[in-house]
Amino acid sequence: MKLGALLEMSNGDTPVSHRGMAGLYIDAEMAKRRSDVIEWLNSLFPGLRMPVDASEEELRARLLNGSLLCGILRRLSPGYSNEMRNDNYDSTPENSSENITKFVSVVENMGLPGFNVFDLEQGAVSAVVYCLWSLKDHLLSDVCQDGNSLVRSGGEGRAKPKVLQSTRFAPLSVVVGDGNGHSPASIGEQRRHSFHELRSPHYSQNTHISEPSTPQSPYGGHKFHDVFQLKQGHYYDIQASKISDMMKSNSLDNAPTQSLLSIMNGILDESIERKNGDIPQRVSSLLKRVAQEIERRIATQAEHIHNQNNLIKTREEKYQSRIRVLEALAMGTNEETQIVMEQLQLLKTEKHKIEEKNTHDEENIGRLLKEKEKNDKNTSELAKELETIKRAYKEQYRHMETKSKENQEEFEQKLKEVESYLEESRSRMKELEAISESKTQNWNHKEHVFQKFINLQQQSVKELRSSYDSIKHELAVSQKKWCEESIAFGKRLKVLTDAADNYHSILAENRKLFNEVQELKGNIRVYCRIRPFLSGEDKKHTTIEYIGENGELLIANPSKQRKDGQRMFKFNKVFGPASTQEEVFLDTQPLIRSVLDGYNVCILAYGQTGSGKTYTMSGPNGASDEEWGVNCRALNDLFQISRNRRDTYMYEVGVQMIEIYNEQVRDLLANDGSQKKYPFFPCDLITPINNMHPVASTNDVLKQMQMGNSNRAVGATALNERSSRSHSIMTVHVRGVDLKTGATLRGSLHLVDLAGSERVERSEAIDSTHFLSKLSKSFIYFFYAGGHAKTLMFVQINPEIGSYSETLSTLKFAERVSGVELGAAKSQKEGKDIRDLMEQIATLKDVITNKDEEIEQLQQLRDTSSGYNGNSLSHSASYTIEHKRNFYEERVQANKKVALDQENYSDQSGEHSESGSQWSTDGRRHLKLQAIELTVDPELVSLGDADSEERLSEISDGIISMATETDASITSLTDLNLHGQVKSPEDMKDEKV
Ligand SMILES: Nc1ncnc2c1ncn2[C@@H]1O[C@H](COP(=O)(O)OP(=O)(O)OP(=O)(O)O)[C@@H](O)[C@H]1O
Repeated sequence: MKLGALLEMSNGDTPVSHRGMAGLYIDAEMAKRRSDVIEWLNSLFPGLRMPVDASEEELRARLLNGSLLCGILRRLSPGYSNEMRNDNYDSTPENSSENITKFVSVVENMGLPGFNVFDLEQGAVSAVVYCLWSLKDHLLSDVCQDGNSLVRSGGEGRAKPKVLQSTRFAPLSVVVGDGNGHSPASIGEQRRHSFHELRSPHYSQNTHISEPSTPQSPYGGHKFHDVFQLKQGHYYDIQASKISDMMKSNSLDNAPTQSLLSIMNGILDESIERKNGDIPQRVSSLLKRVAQEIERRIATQAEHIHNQNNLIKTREEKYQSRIRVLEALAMGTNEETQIVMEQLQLLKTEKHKIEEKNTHDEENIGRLLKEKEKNDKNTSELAKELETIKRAYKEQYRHMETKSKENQEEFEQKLKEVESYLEESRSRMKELEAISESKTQNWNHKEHVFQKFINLQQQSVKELRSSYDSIKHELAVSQKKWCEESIAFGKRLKVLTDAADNYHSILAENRKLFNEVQELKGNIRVYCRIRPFLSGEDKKHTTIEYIGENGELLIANPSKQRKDGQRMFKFNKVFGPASTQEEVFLDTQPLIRSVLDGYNVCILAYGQTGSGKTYTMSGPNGASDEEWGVNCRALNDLFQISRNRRDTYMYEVGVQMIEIYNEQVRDLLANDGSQKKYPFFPCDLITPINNMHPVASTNDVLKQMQMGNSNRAVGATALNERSSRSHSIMTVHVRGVDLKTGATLRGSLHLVDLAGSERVERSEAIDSTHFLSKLSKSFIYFFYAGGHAKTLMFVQINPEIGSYSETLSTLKFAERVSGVELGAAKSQKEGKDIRDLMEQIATLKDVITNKDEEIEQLQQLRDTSSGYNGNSLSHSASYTIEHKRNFYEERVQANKKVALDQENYSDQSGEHSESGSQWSTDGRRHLKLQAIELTVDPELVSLGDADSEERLSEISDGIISMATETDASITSLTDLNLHGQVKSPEDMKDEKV
């Protein structure tokens, strides 16, 4: 009892074995409790047969698998058996701990001390023993109390408190009946309620509260409230259903006890008041129910008080045992001291073990801490490393991601390209397939055609073979025939060759005949052309009265009577205003052929300003083919005929262009721009200018002409004045070589642009003699050339009345020039002779006047150029000089012959010389002119040879003697004229008009 008291003093709730000094007593107490527990277990499980004094370890061994504990729980609640894993005592280790845990949980739910599973497995068994002991004690005392309670509560079951409804405990199987006919189950139920009401901490708390504070159900509360609020005498009136509802609900359970008592009192009072003593069934049920509730509450209160008493008793016992322990300690017996010391020693040993264990644990802890630190360090390093790797991986990931994106884009781009390429390839493939298909078809078709063709060819070959044989035969026949024909052709060819040999002689004959025809037409031809009225001119009045088909022209003087004012002229031809350029050129065309046959041709136009000279010679500005003038047409013909004759003659063509102004000559095509002038002598067509420019076409000639005209303008000091008084001559020289005989022909075409006639007259031609001596000095040059050349003059007429006097004088002059008179041919010849003589007189007078001076000049020239080197002359100059030398040589020889036969001179047709010129019939006159030519030709003189000098003195003598003779002739002619034996042409014309 002392040990138990000690145990209770140390700790009434937890059986701890380490309690210092009181351990010894505790162990004793624990041993007692262990034996009590074993005894209780043996009673619960008869087959267990465990020794009562079994040690803690033996007990641990029996309880360790949890089967016994499981059995206890089944005893507590059969329903719980399903939750327990094993019902055998030999439970498996897998579920033993689970069963133990469940058991502890149930016990603790009962408000009893539990234990840890560790306690049962390795730790102190005393905790387990104490738990079982408490359970046993609790159950045994509960059985006793329940028995009492049940007896007090009567047979009917009570409504269980709500706080216990979730409890799963079942009544112990050892429970006995209550003796009032209640079934064990209902008793068990009641006991269970009772048990929990007494043991549950929740219940313990609730039981101190005798009355519920508030109704737990609004419905129940309401019902109860209604009943409670009833006034006396009304309980009998409450409907049965309402009472039934109220009783079914738990409103009575939650109602305050005072209220229940009030209801009960009210019912009883009402019953008393009614005095009949009969209480309605429903009210009595209510009354009964209220009474039961009150009874239950009283019983609960009683139990609570009983428990309180027990607690107080237990505490009292505790305190008693503590007092006893303290008394025992105070008494201090040796035996107990020794026991205590032993216990203490055991405790020390145990403490030492525990301390060792603690030290060992601490060492382990230190080691573990170090390991932990090390591990932490490793962990941090690893974390860092991991972080670094992570970062690197992230970087790499980003890089890979970027690269992947780029690759993706590139891939997509390439994919697109490939797709487009694929698409293109497909379309291309389709195209190619289509082409291939069409080509295949084409080839098939071609093959078919080719096959057909081969068949045809084979057929043809067969035919050709047969043809070949027949042709071969025909060829043999033809060859024979051809041989025969060749022989015949050879004979004919011989005839043709003979004919060709005669061709040249025929050509020469033809040329001679053609020339004779031209001569018959006259070597000086004068054509008159009347230009049409221009816009703005008075077309109603004209000076032209009549134009005959044979060259007759009748003009009228507007200021005189009809007959008096008229004058008739006769020319080779008169072209009216309507004549075209082509018509005008038609008569000129044959003369061009003469140029190529080796004759000199001179074409010139004469007339007042604005009369159409330029129009006739050159055509208007920007002329079309139809408007081309004589110049262009003549040149075109010249080159055309030369081309036509290329098989028989080879022609070379060159041009010269000179200006005659104020009796001086200037080269208009001088390349060096020199303004050198030479004295002018109207004698022959040979000019003192040696500058020859080769040309090959009309255009070349026109270009040269253009250049000459521009030089003419540039050289002018007073252009208008000069152009009105100067004449320009474009000479086209032609040299033709007969390809067969090698004979040479030389011809020339002079295209002359004369100054306006009226200006010359106004300035110089005051009287006719002076006019002839001055004006015709230039013209003589051209007209005299008529002796050697064929001269063609266009007399241009302006039909306006205002130009009558100009027209008249122009026509008069032209008439004189043409030598065509209306009278007899003889007189024409006489007139011509007189005119020739007068011309000669005029010319020679001038020549003689300047002779001495010129001879003097020539002498000087010869002296200064005696050392002159002829090799330095230009090619063209040497050509000209050589040409002239030959030319003059021939002429001198001819003149010598003429001189010997002076007295018997007659017209000599003369052989066609190399120069192509026809010699004049007047030997003396010719001689004089040759002398002049030699005198004025500085190049010839400059040669300075002895022959030239001899000839020069010879000719000079001749000139002087001829001049004397000419003077004598003039005198005699003048005398003749004065005596009326010979009339001048002027007088003859006037007489006729
Ligand atoms: N036969 C013609 N048909 C039509 N118009 C013409 C004819 N003859 C001359 N004319 C015109 O008359 C004008 C004068 O002619 P042109 O210039 O040829 O005269 P010209 O005698 O050369 O004058 P100048 O002496 O002043 O140079 C020009 O406008 C020219 O076109």
